[in-house]
Amino acid sequence: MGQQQLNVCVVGAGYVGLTTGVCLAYLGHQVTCIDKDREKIDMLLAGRAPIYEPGLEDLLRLANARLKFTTSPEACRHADVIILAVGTPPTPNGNADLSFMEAAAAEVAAQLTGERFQVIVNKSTVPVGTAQRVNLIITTAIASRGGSANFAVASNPEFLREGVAIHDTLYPDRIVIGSASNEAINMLRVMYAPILEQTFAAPKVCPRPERFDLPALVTTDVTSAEMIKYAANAFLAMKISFINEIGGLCEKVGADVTEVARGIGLDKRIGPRFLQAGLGWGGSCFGKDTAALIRTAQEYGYDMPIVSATVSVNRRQRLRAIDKLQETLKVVRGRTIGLLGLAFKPDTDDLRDAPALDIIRVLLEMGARVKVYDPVALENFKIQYPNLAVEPCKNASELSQDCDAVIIVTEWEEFRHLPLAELAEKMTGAKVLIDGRNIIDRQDAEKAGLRYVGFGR
Ligand SMILES: NC(=O)C1=CN([C@@H]2O[C@H](COP(=O)(O)OP(=O)(O)OC[C@H]3O[C@@H](n4cnc5c(N)ncnc54)[C@H](O)[C@@H]3O)[C@@H](O)[C@H]2O)C=CC1
Ligand SMILES: O=C(O)[C@H]1O[C@H](OP(=O)(O)OP(=O)(O)OC[C@H]2O[C@@H](n3ccc(=O)[nH]c3=O)[C@H](O)[C@@H]2O)[C@H](O)[C@@H](O)[C@@H]1O
Repeated sequence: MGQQQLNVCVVGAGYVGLTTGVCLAYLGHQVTCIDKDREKIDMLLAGRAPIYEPGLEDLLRLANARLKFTTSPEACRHADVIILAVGTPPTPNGNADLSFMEAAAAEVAAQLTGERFQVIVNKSTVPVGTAQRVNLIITTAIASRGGSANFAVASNPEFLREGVAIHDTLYPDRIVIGSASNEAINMLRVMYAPILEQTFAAPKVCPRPERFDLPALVTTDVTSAEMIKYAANAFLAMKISFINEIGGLCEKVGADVTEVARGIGLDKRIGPRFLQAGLGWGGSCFGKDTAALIRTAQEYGYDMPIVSATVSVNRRQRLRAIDKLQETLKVVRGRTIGLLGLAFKPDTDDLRDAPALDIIRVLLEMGARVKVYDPVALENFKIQYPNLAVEPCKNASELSQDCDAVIIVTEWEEFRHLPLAELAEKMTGAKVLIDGRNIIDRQDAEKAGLRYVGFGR
């Protein structure tokens, strides 16, 4: 490929670490993915991906010759670049829990020999100051064993979305690298060269988009890089909360929020993406990262009313599904309600902070009978939430049997093509279809005999 091949270790083989590792191997680097979870590593050694991410297993196969999987951090000893991609879950007060990050940094530090220059990259989403903290952990560990330090830390936040993670990794809008070390920045520039210059042959599982500009490389200081990640997620979450707030008013005045979103999104200053109104955002990051941003601001005695409102509008939005049930069914207790979709978004099996979970809990508290179906996340759901007394179904048709109302919670592609007449036939009472993602045509639903309720229209 004419590119310089680096030896890369990725610590943490989750949604981000595994995708990054597999893509970097596909691009020509020698990659070792390290995870402390034996089960994950065993699956990967057997050629299977421990998460549902379209295209990932195919790419795993394609890059197999340059990929290694292990539970031992020892491979870091010979790495040019060590990428930290461990989880940073929220603590109860909103702070990011950095214990995995700190433990990983210490494990890596134990492997650094000082014989070659090595770059330690923070890819996890971490509050400002974390790169410095990682630097301190490693420096202290090396000093305490009398070793010599020959490394630099860089912040390289990740912007991929689950479900399209490979696309976002191979064809990003930009790559952000924050570091005080030019040597580190140059090393990462080499690592990302195939992406920055798009010199690789696009894999069949993830073709290059027809219209695609070369990604921008943003090099900056570490603190700004750390802030860029939080600001990006807070802005995207705000965009969704904004359109949902507008949607609430659209319902009152008789406008259609999908038309409004189209009308404003064509203004290039606003842009059409992340303006889909509905049940609001979920997932492992928007909630966690807005909370961490507010928490950081609090530590400085600084108010962030826009970010706070983004969160509270989103909380209210999920419960709008319950309001709509009450408005249409009047009494919810004793009714049968079906949820189409459990994952926080389509094309993933991830249930972290999924709107479906809140809706299920409230419905059960209200005394409803709850049926659920998800094309991919059902198995995860059964394992992770064995105490939620819902009835799992095999498909939308089975789910609709005897339902007073069905709520579309996740915009899975197959829900865009629901057999509406069949659903109506099987449902009972008011036969309400609550379209939590605005993916069904009202007229089609009404023609099939359903009472259609959208969001913001
Ligand atoms: N999931 C997403 O779409 C995105 C996540 N992020 C950020 O990336 C980070 C990772 O997120 P995910 O990949 O979703 O997490 P994840 O929970 O899927 O994966 C983290 C992995 O790290 C492993 N791990 C923890 N400590 C370890 C250690 N000391 N040594 C080896 N392995 C260790 C865990 O076993 C787990 O497999 C988080 O900070 C998150 O905010 C950023 C962009 C996108
Ligand atoms: O830091 C992260 O973890 C990632 O968080 C989000 O990615 P992700 O959570 O995987 O998925 P999104 O596509 O952003 O969707 C998030 C939620 O917003 C909802 N959403 C999205 C778009 C929209 O217009 N309306 C809307 O309600 C989705 O249904 C989903 O629940 C960001 O988009 C990524 O850039 C970022 O890297």
